[in-house]
Amino acid sequence: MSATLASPLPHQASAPLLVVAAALVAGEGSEARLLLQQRPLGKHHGGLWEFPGGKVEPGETPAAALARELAEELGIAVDPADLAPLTFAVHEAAVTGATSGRDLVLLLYRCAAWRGTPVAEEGAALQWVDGAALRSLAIPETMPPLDIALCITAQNLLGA
Ligand SMILES: Nc1nc2c([nH]c(=O)n2[C@H]2C[C@H](O)[C@@H](COP(=O)(O)OP(=O)(O)OP(=O)(O)O)O2)c(=O)[nH]1
Repeated sequence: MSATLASPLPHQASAPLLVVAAALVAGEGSEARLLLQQRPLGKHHGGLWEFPGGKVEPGETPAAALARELAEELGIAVDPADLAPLTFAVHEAAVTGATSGRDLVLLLYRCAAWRGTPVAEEGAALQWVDGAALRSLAIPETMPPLDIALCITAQNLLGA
């Protein structure tokens, strides 16, 4: 006998958009810094500072997608095995009234090993931030909402 189950996601037909991002950490202790990238003007959240990354494409693992995005956006080579899951944030379209109507899950990985020097390959600006700078940027005027949520945990990678 079969039963008809109610959809667990009644407000949307498609699966959540999966986005991956990296907390690239250089240095240790009070010298530790995280890399932030400014989204190009004209894009969604243009001009705001985010953890570098992007969308997972069909057939990719999240870690492989992140390694690809870091190569494309920053010109660095990262072994997916060096990406350690750190935290995640969820944007529920039904709650926030997002225009896309699609939920979004943003996975943050810690990355402390890469080859090459990060350079903004797509014309975006970069900055290395310490804990105080990260705290001051983690506001809606300067950072997209999910990245702000990720900062709560990312902060732990930096000195006080
Ligand atoms: N990082 C981040 N991305 C967000 C948030 N909210 C939200 O809708 N997004 C969207 C913007 C983008 O569509 C997507 C991130 O993927 P991406 O960085 O590859 O986006 P993009 O605009 O460069 O896309 P594309 O040109 O490659 O198609 O997630 C948020 O709070 N933080």
